Amino acid sequence: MESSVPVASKQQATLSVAVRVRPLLKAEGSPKKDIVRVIDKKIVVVLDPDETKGLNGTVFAYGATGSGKTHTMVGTPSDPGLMVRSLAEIFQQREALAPGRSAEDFSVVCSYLEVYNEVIYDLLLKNSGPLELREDPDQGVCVAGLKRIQVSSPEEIMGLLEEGNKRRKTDSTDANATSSRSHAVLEILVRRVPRDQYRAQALLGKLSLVDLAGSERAAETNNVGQKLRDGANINRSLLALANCINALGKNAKTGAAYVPYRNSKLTRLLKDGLSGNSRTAMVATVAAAGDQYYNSVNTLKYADRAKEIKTHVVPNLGSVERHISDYQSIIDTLQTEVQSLRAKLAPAGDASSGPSFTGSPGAGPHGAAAPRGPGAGAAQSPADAAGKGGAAGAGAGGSGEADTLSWLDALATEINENVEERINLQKALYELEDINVCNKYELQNIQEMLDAGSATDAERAEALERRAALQEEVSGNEAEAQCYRDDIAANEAGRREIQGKLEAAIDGSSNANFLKILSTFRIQAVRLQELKFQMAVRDQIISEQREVISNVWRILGASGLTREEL
Ligand SMILES: Nc1ncnc2c1ncn2[C@@H]1O[C@H](COP(=O)(O)OP(=O)(O)OP(=O)(O)O)[C@@H](O)[C@H]1O
Repeated sequence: MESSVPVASKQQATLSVAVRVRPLLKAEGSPKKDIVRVIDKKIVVVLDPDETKGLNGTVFAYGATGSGKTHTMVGTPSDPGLMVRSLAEIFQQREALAPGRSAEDFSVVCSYLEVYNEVIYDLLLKNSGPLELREDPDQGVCVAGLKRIQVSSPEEIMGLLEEGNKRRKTDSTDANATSSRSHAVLEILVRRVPRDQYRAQALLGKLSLVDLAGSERAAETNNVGQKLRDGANINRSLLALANCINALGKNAKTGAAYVPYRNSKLTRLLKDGLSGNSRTAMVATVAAAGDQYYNSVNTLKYADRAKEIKTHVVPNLGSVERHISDYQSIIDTLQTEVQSLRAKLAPAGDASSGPSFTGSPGAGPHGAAAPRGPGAGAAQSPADAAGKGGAAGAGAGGSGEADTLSWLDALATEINENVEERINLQKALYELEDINVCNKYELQNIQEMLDAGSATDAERAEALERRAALQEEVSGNEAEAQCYRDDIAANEAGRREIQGKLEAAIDGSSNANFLKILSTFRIQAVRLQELKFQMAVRDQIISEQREVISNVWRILGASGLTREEL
């Protein structure tokens, strides 16, 4: 039917759409959780209430001895500090976000450590020995063997803190009657599994609360002996922290300073909090007393520099996790297929209903147990055991299907062992290479100092001694690194062999599809693990390259050439 309105006179009009956001009502719970934001009166953003956690946070108190750091971070039972208040807030949020959820779905776990004279001790243990600091591709910097306690109330943590603080090294100095001689770090890990999500997508939040030891000038404290040595160590790690703050402050402005995290345990522990994936706050404490003039001004100067530092906060459920959840869903689908195939194979007595292999899993051609481990000792495939290709269709029936499954299980174990071994070898290699990058950087600095010719005889002698020790360490590390490289090559050869056996078994089988599905399932699971590792290594390499590049710029910059000439 023709329109009665001439086409030329038709007008197009878009629908006007308005959004009105109703504010929260009283009945909508306390604390209220407003998840809708209106930006520039144009954009409406609805925040996902399940993705508001999963970040890292660091709070550290920085200031001279006696200025109030412990008071701020730890406090007293009648006037609790940030450590207890933060936990109280976490438990309050837990009730608001996930009322009535089990500890498995929402857990709060704490650890409490101290760094004293460059050694880490567990404050939650009665007689803690020294603990080792490690860099884990998944978790970042972590302390091996540190006790972690699941807590369910702020009162519980106050008890733990009191207990831990009694173990903490304190002493009376002229500047403070109970001066902390160690740096204390309370780490709170919050893990939440969002509803209706894969468990792999748990949100992980980490809050590190740090009570630093007080910086002091020897002249002010009148310390001698052990106290003086403690003071020197405290000052050394605080100096390392101050140097990192300086370099990071410069980096934010010019992007060209080397950040010496490795110079102390404290800075290695705080690395993420200072520049990595963390929302960070520094509480600068200053005393009002007139004789603290120098200290107060100094603290405020560092606070001013720290303002420039930029961190890069991303939720701990990042892109790696997204990839991982994709793999997780592939694995889940494959698992369902595997289960339905297993169910079809269940009446194993019927020789005509399933794959027909002879030979038993893990047994050699003559029935002897095959040696374990990747490479020559790889699980004997059912096809191999009967002579390649001869197995297919030549069923002895009965246990054939079970043999196939057991053989695949044995092979899967070998693949996992092989991957795990390679990951460990590569981790060890990266660590050694990383240490040597730092050693070489230090050697370069020593050489520059020696070449400058301005050092005193004593300084020169000390530098020469350090240079010799570093050179020895560098060549020892290089030899060890070569051993790791050889082991990695052997591991890769073993992996190729396992892969070859798997492919040969699939080719020689009348049930190629069944085997393919099973092996794909195994391989996807292994890829998931490898992907995690590769992403962690990539991040590590990027950050190391950044350090190297900024070093190069610094050294070239010192040559006096302009940026264009460089
Ligand atoms: N804001 C404050 N209000 C009242 N008293 C405070 C405050 N801050 C600190 N104090 C008191 O000052 C004294 C020194 O404080 P605190 O022990 O916290 O200092 P600190 O910076 O941790 O020292 P150190 O580095 O030597 O361990 C304590 O007696 C503490 O109770």
